[in-house]
Parts: sequence; structure tokens; C-alpha cells
Amino acid sequence: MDDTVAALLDRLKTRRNRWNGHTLRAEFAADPDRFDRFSVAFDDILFDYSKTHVDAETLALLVELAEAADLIGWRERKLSGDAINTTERRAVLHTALRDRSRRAIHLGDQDVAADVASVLAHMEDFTDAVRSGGIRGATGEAFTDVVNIGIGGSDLGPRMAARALSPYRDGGPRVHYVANVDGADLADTLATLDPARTLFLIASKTFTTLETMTNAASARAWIAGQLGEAAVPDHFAALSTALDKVAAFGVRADRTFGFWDWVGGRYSTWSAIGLSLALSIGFRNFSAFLDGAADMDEHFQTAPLDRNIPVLMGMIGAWYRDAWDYRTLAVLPYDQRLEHFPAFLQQLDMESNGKRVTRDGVPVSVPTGPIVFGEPGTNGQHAFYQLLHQGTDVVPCEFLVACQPHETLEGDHHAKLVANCLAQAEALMRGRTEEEARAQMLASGMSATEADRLAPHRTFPGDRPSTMLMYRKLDPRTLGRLVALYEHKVFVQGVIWNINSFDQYGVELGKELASVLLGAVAGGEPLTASDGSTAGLVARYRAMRGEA
Ligand SMILES: O=P(O)(O)OC[C@H]1O[C@H](O)[C@H](O)[C@@H](O)[C@@H]1O
Repeated sequence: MDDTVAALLDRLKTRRNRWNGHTLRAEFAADPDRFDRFSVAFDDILFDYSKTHVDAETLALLVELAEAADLIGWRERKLSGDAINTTERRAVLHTALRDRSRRAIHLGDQDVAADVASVLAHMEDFTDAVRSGGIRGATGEAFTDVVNIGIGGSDLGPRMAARALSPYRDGGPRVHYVANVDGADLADTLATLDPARTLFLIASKTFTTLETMTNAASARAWIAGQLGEAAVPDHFAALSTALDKVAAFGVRADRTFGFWDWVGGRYSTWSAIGLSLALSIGFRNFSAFLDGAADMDEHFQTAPLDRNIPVLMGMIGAWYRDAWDYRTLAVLPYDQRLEHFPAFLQQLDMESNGKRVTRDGVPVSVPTGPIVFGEPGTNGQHAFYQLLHQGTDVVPCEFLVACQPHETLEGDHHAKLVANCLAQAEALMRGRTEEEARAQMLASGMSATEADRLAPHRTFPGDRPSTMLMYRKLDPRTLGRLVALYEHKVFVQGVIWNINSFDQYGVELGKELASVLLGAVAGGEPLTASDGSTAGLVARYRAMRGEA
């Protein structure tokens, strides 16, 4: 880490001392303008960070830190197609997938904008034809169901977005997502489907992933078994960078949608990997989703650092991770259709920034990515919020909430949802002192002895930070903005920590060992290099199956 960056991180750690014996609650009481000073709006999205331990001086230090880490330079190098994924020697150009200005980028012989436009045009034609019944299954029936077979980045993004944007389906096919190699995933999905009306999309950047290839082979066998081998080409499409492997599987060229090695798996929803989403909501809505991301790219590119939402989110996260040593991050969408958003963000954030060496391969000197988890509110309130309010670890929280629902139900669902969201953020910040807890119990008629006994249990330490993203409505454009916002946030943090956010070697060791173990698990081959525990478990497994 650069000396200036390290010195700034030290200054931020010292700055934290300002909060010893001082609280956000006191800060709000002393400063009626705190909300205005520490919130920023970008069109329909408001980012409120006034309930974090940021003040003017800290903000200035965070901006200085971003500048010292050369965030502006890295942002430009990324957009220009420099190979900033240094370990894999690849460019990181997912922004080009949604760049309506078609900024000219050439990688060797490749005209990136032209290639993107060509695949998008193919996706549009295919989407329109499937949705209108112009493209049908082998028996002449229109497709009513689409099954995306993929995992990780080839699953989480489109799965999250299709669920988030389900009100925009407008007669489009139902979409299903099968990821797990556990046969339960595919079998349970197939049980609901009519093969004659089902289209499978095999989504895999590499077209080698064990789970996806296993599920694809079984789905292929299912179609061949139900409709005959000749029906297979009519019921499969593929989304991949590995066109030769797609052809070998038997998918027709006109059903193959390509992308490129400069699109990371967890950044690929905007590419051909988004085809299931486009089929679900139609191409016009898919385009609005891309446009929303482009809006956020422009904001990230042009807004001053102290008014730049992804920069602020990234810097505040780094401040809590490094100066406060907070190890986790809860993402709490008060928006049921964002139920897959935390899982999507787990891959985006933890696969990107769960790194222990710098770009130069030396151990990092500060903690990097947090453990991300979350659930939609209000559900989580009835499960793990106890720990958020009274546990011994402080968990910074990111709330998300829409101002307008899609539903027009009787009753006040949305007002209750929003009231709960705001109340949780307020409760985390405000807390309740022991005296307040005792006074409340006495006021309710409780005896002094009982109030004394319960007061410690009913005390909330408070001063627990959260941010709020409040947006007009979860429509395609806004979802595009939100997803791109988080992508940039993760990028900002990677720059601060001087790590490569774009590789994922950490997923490989387990995959390698699984392939070694498969022979022993499935076929009783001798285990040569396993530890005693693993060998014992394999033996037990085989014994339980009567195969020992
Ligand atoms: O799209 P695929 O090549 O099938 O890869 C699917 C996923 O598997 C890998 O293990 C990586 O960890 C993910 O980043 C990737 O998204």
C-alpha cells in the first residue's frame, strides 16, 4: 500500500477517536442540518448517510484517501479497457455493455461497441420472437417457460433481476433458475414443466462449470426422452464466451449468444447472460435496465467525489472496515422483490474483494471485504435483528426502500413497510438508555424491582450505523441504477485496498479437490492424498449407501 494511503488510513483511525463518548444521537441533536449535509440525491435515488459516523472532516479525509489511492486514474483505466484485471491480464469492460454513447474501445482487433451492439440486436430479435410465438418448440407450441441453467454470475444476476422486475412480465414466459448440482434443483423444476413448451438457456461463461454442464446434460436427456433427439436444437440456447464448446454440445449457431472474456461472471447480467431477464420482461424493459446502469456509470464518472453515491458508499464501507474494524455488512431491502439482492451482492462483493494480497502479491496491511448478508425487511426483523440491536458485534446496515409500490391492495401495506424500515434505522442509531428503559417500564405500571431487573435486558446501546437508499419505484431503470451503483462501490473499495477485484482464485481449490474425491465417492477408488477426516467421511458415506 502506498505510504500516503497508509498515512491517511492512520489519520482516519485517529479520527474515529472523536466518537469516544460521543454519539450520532448527540450529533443529530446538535446539528439540525445533518440530514441535508450528509445525504445526496441522484435523480430518483436518495442516499442518506447521515446515520453514519461521518462528519465534514472525516468526509474530507475519505475524499483525500480516494484521491491518494488514484481512484480517478483507476476509473479511467477501467473504462478505457486497460487490463486492470492484472492476474488474468484482462480488461474489465462491463460498462461497455450498457454504454449508449458507444464510446470507441478497441481491444486488439476487437471493436467492443460493435460487438456489443450485434449481440444485443440478436437478443432483441430472439426475445421478440419467443415472446410473440414466432419461435416455437419442436411440436409447434409456443414457449411458456424458460429455464436458465447456470451458477454464480451466470445465475444470481438474472435470477435477482427477473424476480425484482416480475411486475413487468406482461405476458412473457415464466422464468426458472436451476443452479445447484444437487439433482433436487433440476428435478423439482422439471416436475412443474411441459417439455413441449419449455426453452432451456445454458448460461456459462466458460461452458465447463461442473454444475451447469451436469444440469445441462440432464435437461438435454429430458427433452430427448420426452420429445425425441431431433427436438433438442429447438429447445436449447446457450449464453457463453466458449463458442466451440457450445457447438460441441449441439446448440445451433443462431441460438448461441456470445460475450467476451472482459465481462466478469459477476458483472455479466448486462450481457447475453441477461437473456432470461430479457425474455421475462421484454427487450424494451431490458433496455431500460441497461439505460439505468448507464445513468449510474455517468454519475460515477462525473459527479464530484464527495457527491458521488458509489464513491461515498465505498468510502464509508472502507471507513467502517478499516478504522472501526467492523467485519460484516447487512443489506436490508424493504422491498420483497429484492429478495435475491443480498445473495447477488454476496457474490459481487465477497468474490471481488475477499482478497488477502495486493495487486503486487504481498499481504494486505488492512482488512479487506466485509462478510455480506441480508434478507428483505420486514422478515429479517423477526429473525436476526435481535443481534443487530443488542449483540456484541456492531453490524453496519444498508437499507433500501421504494417510495411507490406496484400493488394496489386494500390496506396500508406500503406505509407499514416504510414505517418499519425507517424505524429500524432510527432504533439502531438512537438506542435506548437504561434510564429510558426503566422509566418506560415504570410508566407502564411495573414495580421498581421488576423494572430494575429487566432494565439491562431492555437497554439498546444505539449508535449503530446505517445508510438508506430510497428510490421512487423498483422499475427496470432504477434497478439498473442500483446494481451499477453496487458494482462501482465494490470497485472503489478494491482501489482503496489495492487489490484485484476481478479474479476469484479462492473458488478453485475446493473445485480441484472435488474432482479428486469424485472417483472415491462415486466409484470407491482408493484415496491416496486425503486427510483422516475426509477419508473417514468417504468411508462412512459409502457404508451408509451399502457400497463399502
Ligand atoms: O459462467 P461460468 O463459467 O459457468 O462460471 C460460473 C461461476 O463459477 C465460478 O466458480 C466463479 O466463482 C464465478 O465467478 C462464476 O460466475
